[in-house]
Amino acid sequence: MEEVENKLNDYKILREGEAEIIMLKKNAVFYNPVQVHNRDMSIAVLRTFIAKRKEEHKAMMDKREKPRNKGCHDRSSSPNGENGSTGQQDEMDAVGEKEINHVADEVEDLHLPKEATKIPLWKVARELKEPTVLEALAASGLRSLRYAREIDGLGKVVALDIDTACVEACKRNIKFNGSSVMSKMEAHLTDARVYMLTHPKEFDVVDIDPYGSPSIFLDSAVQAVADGGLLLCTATDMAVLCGTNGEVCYTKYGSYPVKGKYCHEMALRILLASIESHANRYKRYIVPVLSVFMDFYVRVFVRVFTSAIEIKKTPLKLSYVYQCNSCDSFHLQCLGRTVTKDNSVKYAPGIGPVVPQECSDCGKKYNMGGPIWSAPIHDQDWVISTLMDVKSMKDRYPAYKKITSVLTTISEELHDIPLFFSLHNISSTIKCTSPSAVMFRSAVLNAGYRISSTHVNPLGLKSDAPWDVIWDIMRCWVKNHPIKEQPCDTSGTAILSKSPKLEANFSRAVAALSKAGAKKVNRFLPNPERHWGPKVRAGRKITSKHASLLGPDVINHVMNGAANPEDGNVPMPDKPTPENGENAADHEDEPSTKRQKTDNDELATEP
Ligand SMILES: C[S@@+](CC[C@H](N)C(=O)[O-])C[C@H]1O[C@@H](n2cnc3c(N)ncnc32)[C@H](O)[C@@H]1O
Ligand SMILES: [Zn+2]
Repeated sequence: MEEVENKLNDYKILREGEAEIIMLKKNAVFYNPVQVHNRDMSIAVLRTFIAKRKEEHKAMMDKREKPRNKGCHDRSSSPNGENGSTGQQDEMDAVGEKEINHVADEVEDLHLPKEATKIPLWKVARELKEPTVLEALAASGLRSLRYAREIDGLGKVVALDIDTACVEACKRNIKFNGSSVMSKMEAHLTDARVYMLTHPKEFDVVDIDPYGSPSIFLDSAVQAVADGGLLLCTATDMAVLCGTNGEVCYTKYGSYPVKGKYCHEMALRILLASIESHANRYKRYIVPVLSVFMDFYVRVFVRVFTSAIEIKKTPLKLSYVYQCNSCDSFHLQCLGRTVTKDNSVKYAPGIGPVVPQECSDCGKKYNMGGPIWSAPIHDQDWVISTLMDVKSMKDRYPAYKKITSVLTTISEELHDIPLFFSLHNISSTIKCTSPSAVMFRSAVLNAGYRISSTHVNPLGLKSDAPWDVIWDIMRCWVKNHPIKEQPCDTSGTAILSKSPKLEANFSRAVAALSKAGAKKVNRFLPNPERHWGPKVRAGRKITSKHASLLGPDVINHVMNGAANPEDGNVPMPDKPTPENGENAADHEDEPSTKRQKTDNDELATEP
């Protein structure tokens, strides 16, 4: 009896959302509580996916029924009635009607996202099956359990892990969550890559949430997603994606990062470019619906389609980045271009370089990065639908505040502008007091350009204004807010040595106050908990070896037995930066009085 009790003492029950898991108190199976943001966001997007999929299917079916309604023949008399037909029978029916030859014409006038129309009508089964989910790297299964319990209209959920303890825990957790979960969820001990390769196009949803980099799973993951399905992918190797190890990033993702304030957005775009590259190998391509940088990781939600024609357009969605190594200016060069000849469209390599050898603003050299995904990283319709849906069921999201703040900020981003700059950084470059965000935004708007915030950084600004306009605005600002004389070899001095061609107008433009500022809504919340961040692998003993990953403070903390003794997971130390805690809206109206960057300061932020 005592033995049983001792055994029970080894376990604890954890609840997140509507799911419960039994955890061994020692660090046997991975669990990171702050990833509730990640799981909540995923649930929100999956709910949107289910709704959109239904809408798309209905529109396709309406379209397919149309010719018949016009009097071809009465389909309802078919022995395979509306509910009884199989996808295969549907295909044969439809092919018989020669619809296959007219797919392109037929779908043209459907009010559907362009991509959904790429699926031939004859391939669309009349009965829409509930979407199936594959969580390839499931650990305790918590994420899958939440999907199975909380998302209505979901089909089978398959959870995989390569680790025996994880799969045992997952199976235990399935039982623990009762019959509704047991009837739709299963767990398998396997290498996810092998499983995905042997189940091509079989899952409507594939979720990849690895330790660190997802790079080794991408090739098999893009093949396991059904046409029009959704791939959800996390990467927590931010140091790699943000440029600490450029060469490692290239080997994992096929792109070079550059150090810039925008590095976390660049991380998203490198990951998207890499997924697209894997997809292209199988005549497939991606359409991002939401891409987020949250807490300490990036997470992308992309749909996967197949089309030999569409994949030729991939180079139009990719760009190299030229980042000046001294000032803030950066430029994008698209990999491809469209050539139209005799009514036919072809795709050719881009013409470059788009920049001279020396930065046209300060005269220094450029670093080159990419290729990155430079097409939109979100679908505004999905973002708004997801946000509205989340707001309509507040109680069902433990991380409601976090995910609504992120989605709201994303909904306000300029979706067609890759990357961003920081007002504080450009002020630092020329060693001036920063204009207030409202004043600067007004000057950009008054000059005839667009400007928005970004969810990635509370101080970031996205704009279609070219760099000479941005610098002209700052030159005009400095005229009225003179600075101390600077050494003649700095990039700031070079920029200010030119006269502005534009007379900046700082008078307040109506649209200048960001919506966050106007509504006084928090867009950037403080860190989720005191010691937060990625956790080390389950089962690993924390030793001084981990100092470079976790920092010496944390190691000392653990060695003294103080860190998170319950589950053995060790958190990252807090980095109190404006990026992770400060609400930019609070400061929009105030010119900065902070000391600006010195010559020795780096342009880049730490990942
Ligand atoms: C970060 S954890 C997953 C966390 C989980 N998705 C969640 O939300 O709680 C990564 C998991 O991937 C598993 N894993 C690593 N390589 C794998 C592979 N090749 N196939 C299947 N699972 C693998 C590990 O055992 C680990 O449990
Ligand atoms: Zn420059």
